[in-house]
Amino acid sequence: MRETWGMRTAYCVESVRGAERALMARVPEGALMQRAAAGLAVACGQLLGRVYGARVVLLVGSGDNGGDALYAGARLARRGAGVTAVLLDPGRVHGGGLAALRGAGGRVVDAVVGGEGRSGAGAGGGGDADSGGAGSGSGRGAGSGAAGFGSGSVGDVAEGALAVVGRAQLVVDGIVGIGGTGGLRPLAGRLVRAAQESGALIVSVDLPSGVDADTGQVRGDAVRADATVTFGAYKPGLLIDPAREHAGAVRLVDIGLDAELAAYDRDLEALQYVDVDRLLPVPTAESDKYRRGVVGIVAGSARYPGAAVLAVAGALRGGAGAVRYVGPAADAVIARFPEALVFDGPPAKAGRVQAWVAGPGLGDDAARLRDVVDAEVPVLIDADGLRLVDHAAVRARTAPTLLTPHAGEAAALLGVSRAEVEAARLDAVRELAARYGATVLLKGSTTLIAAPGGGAVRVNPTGTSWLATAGSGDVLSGLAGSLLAAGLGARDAGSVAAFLHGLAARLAAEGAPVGAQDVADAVPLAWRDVRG
Ligand SMILES: NC(=O)C1=CN([C@@H]2O[C@H](COP(=O)(O)OP(=O)(O)OC[C@H]3O[C@@H](n4cnc5c(N)ncnc54)[C@H](OP(=O)(O)O)[C@@H]3O)[C@@H](O)[C@H]2O)[C@@H](O)CC1
Ligand SMILES: [K+]
Repeated sequence: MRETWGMRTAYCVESVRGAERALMARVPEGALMQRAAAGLAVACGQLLGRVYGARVVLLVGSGDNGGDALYAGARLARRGAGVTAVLLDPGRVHGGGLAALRGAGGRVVDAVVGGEGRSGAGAGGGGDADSGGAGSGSGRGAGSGAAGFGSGSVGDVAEGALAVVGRAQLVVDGIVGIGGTGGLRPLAGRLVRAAQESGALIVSVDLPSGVDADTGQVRGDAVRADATVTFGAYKPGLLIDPAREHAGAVRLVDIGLDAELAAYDRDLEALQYVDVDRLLPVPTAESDKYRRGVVGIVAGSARYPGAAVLAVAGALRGGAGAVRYVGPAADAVIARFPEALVFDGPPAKAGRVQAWVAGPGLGDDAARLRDVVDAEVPVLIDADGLRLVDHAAVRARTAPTLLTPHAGEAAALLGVSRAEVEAARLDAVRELAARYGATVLLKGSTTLIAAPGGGAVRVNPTGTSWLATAGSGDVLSGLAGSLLAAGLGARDAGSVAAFLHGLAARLAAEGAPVGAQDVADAVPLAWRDVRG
């Protein structure tokens, strides 16, 4: 299915570069960079409100990312902004961009000591800089800036550069884009810290410098932007934490890459309202409760009866026609939800279901879990179920399986630390799906859903920190199980459930803390919001 659903998609750097090469062959040289710079300048103007007289500083690295910043800076300078480019690597700056900025009256300073004099701009005066030619590095001691940047020595950051950054209203981060590896290097780090401390608005070009475009990992210092203007396509790092948090508000500028990108596999996709609307199961005139699906819930224990109640609460809002609870917390479930069917025996004897959910608050009831894993209907396994489950039995299943670990549970399944999972969520969810032959929903600040056969990983756009509340995962598993029973595939059931769950939490919270029960109660509100 192509982009027809308003689905937000992200492509890895290799695909973006491939599409870019194909497009470049068809358009005049430099056209793509001009499109990028034009979109960037518009976004900067909107953030500033008033461009004329605004103090704008460009942090310019050695590649085309810096080129984008310079051309956008030239556009802002022509609209009356006072624009100063701080060159991190004066010997390797984008020549055309630098010439354009100078031609528009922009100023230039070098980021390292010794560069200020050469650039002739200093930090103070309003005059144009003229250091004698774009990217020539003329008359400099063997490009000490480049050496300083590349080698990681920072002792000699120019005070003038720090001073202009300190006085900026808007800092444009053109340090590095999709050509980057690792965190910010020390010189860039110093300047970015100064920008961060100055209180200026920070706009990142294409990506916040220092984050990993393909994985969302942040391996050192990275820019924290108020906004990121990205070109041609979202990159996975813009949608996945921890990198996503660095990006601020993300704006996509169309540079005409879509037709070329169609030849590439998407790496990520984020369902939007319209996508979820089309996936929600709706009863038809012929639907009775059995046709709408029965979801079985194996959850709760003497110690954790509440998990059963919350999973059932989620399941009742997920579109299944009936919820069958199997376990020792039947009294608690019935007291809260008289409409639930209850049974305190083995799941295999509980009657027909179209999907099972097993695990929330289950304690050590491995026998019931085994029954569920052996069933030939879709099965969702969560919480204690993930701890108890026989891995080989999961891999041997032929009906769809949906595993819903949080980072800690994912770490245990993978045999790595929780911190490793949190730092590299995309790798972790893909690896789990491949290893267990199951669809995996990795919960967290950016919930990800990966299918076992590979393909685009789904990222949930509605997540909210209000969901970090005890029992909210139980509600999610009931909700997703209910959608499975209603006939959705595992990837769709997981992504629709995550979408509704996050939206429900936002609607329930409205800025105040909420409990898991409130989230479950707000699922119908979320459902109506999507439908409306
Ligand atoms: N694709 C498209 O369609 C379009 C792309 N466009 C733009 O081009 C950008 C890509 O440009 P690019 O290829 O020149 O790479 P870019 O990101 O500027 O990095 C260059 C240099 O940075 C360095 N470096 C590496 N890591 C670093 C670090 N951690 N910290 C500091 N420096 C680091 C490294 O140099 P090194 O010192 O390692 O030799 C590397 O050579 C893209 O993001 C977008 O903005 C648009 O104009 C139009 C359409
Ligand atoms: K950048």
